[in-house]
Amino acid sequence: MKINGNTQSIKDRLLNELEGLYDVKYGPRELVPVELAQTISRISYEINREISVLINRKGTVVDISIGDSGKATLPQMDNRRGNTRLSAIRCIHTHPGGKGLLSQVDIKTLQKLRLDAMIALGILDGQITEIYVGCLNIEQEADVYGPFTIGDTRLNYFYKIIEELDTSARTDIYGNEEEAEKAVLVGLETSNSRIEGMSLREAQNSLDELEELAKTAGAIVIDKIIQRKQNQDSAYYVGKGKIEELALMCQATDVQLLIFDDELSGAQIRNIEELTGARVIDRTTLILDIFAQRAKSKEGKLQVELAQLKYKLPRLIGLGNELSRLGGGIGTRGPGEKKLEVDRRHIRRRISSLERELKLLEKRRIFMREGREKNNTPVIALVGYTNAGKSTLMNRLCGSSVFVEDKLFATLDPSARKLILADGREAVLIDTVGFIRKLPHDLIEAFKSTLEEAVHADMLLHVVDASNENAAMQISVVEGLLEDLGATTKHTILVLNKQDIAASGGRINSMGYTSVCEISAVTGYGIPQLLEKITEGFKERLREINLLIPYNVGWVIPYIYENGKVLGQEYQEEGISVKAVVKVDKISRLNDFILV
Ligand SMILES: Nc1nc2c(ncn2[C@@H]2O[C@H](COP(=O)(O)OP(=O)(O)OP(=O)(O)O)[C@@H](O)[C@H]2O)c(=O)[nH]1
Ligand SMILES: [Mg+2]
Repeated sequence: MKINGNTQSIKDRLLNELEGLYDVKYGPRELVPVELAQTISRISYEINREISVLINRKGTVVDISIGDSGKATLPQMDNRRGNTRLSAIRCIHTHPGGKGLLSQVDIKTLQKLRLDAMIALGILDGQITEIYVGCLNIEQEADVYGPFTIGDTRLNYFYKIIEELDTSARTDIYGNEEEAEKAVLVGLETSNSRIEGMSLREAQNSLDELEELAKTAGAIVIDKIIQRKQNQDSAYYVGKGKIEELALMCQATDVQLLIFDDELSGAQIRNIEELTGARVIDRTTLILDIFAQRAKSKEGKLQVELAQLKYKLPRLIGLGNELSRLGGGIGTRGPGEKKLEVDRRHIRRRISSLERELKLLEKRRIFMREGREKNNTPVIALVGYTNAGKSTLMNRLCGSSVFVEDKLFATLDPSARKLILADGREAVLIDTVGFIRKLPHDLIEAFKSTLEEAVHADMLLHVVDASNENAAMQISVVEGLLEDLGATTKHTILVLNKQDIAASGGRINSMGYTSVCEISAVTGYGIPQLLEKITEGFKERLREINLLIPYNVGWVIPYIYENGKVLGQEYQEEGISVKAVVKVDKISRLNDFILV
């Protein structure tokens, strides 16, 4: 490694000292490593020239140059990151004149190299007097923050801004081109359950599921930790001591991602990140991220983006409290506040434009649904916990190819397929997004219009992974969500799937279901019986009709009682006017008397 730029007449001793900086590894979240800053400031003062150091996000120095920041060269410009994303490298450089404000050259370099940040150290007599930090904003302009003094902890919040900008250039946190991230999962067992041991099991199950989610998102889970605590800690979620323990663990195992099992507040995220130096995300962010990776249709993508923004907005404000104090002073609006305002306004604008677009798409869907209703095509919706096998069953029943994968949330978009019933009639089968415990509220809202397909269906197939030991819990989560959607009174068949790998002996309580059917969507076991039950179910389906029955036709009223119910009757001149509900397949005999 060598020192670039004009090194003429600089003593070897100083050059060697500078070269030594290449060998040190700095904390990934430490925007301005104190020792490094002091070293280059002292040498810069001694040689009376500017020194620029480039550091990557892993905390490794990648270039040291003598001369103004414009001389700094990115060693091998990393094109894999694409030209919309940041270079993942920041520049720290000295201003021997004593002023820390960024120069035009500094700002140009920031933009040209798309640096994470351009940091200027004002130096007087070899001491750092002030520090300014420039970061790009969404409009690709430089926002300048400061002045700071060396060691100011606020400097370590900048990676938030940097990350924010970087993620806005790509949709998922994990980026396919990057290696899988190592993560530690953290859960909490609050003692609100009276049954000893019960709450711990629950916390463990929930954490196991979080692990599945993390894997689905592409992370490698190094460890899972559960803390037992009376209540959630408002500042750190778990106890502060636990977080300190985690900080050590992160350092020892080089883990840079902590995933928490519940929704965290903006303040909690900030506190934990500050203490551990790792990036912190919560269950909701993780789920939203997976949804973002998987959404396929335009509507699905818009719905996920909307949910992400809505979740992000209040947490951005949490961070803003810290930032708006930056650069305070009489008559100055902190630049941090300004950037935050820009971001917030940008997000709000995007939210309303997304909402408008979604409204249009929803109208179109309602229109299509009305068409189906008019044709009297029966609609069957597949619902169930994620990974239950809904898409596989749809493929099996319709011979279509819906996206199937052994990952959570393979389906986000309701896809509709034609299904031929056992009696030859046609029906429409609709696949839906999988349900999950602690489904983020914003997501339920976002997907409500999609899930409403289930509410409008004539029949539900509640698919269950009978091989899963948590099947009973999964059933009740789905039932709870269906209740929220107002779809509990539907004719529902409980479909116990994966019989090929399920342990024998039923543990599943099927009370309250019209019918139950054991199948294997993979082997085809039980499928004819399921089709039969579906067809049966439709025969049982009732429809409301109005009739006018002449007085001389005697068989109609008893026939109605046999196949349905009379809701009301009125004696008129031409006959009896009857309002009734009758089984759909028994209606045709009554055609002569039906009023339209
Ligand atoms: N052994 C076995 N595996 C099955 C069966 N049905 C589905 N699977 C597997 O379970 C996994 C999930 O299946 P999907 O059909 O994608 O599940 P889903 O309910 O649509 O999941 P989401 O779309 O995520 O809600 C896949 O790996 C399937 O191959 C079955 O009857 N037996
Ligand atoms: Mg699916």
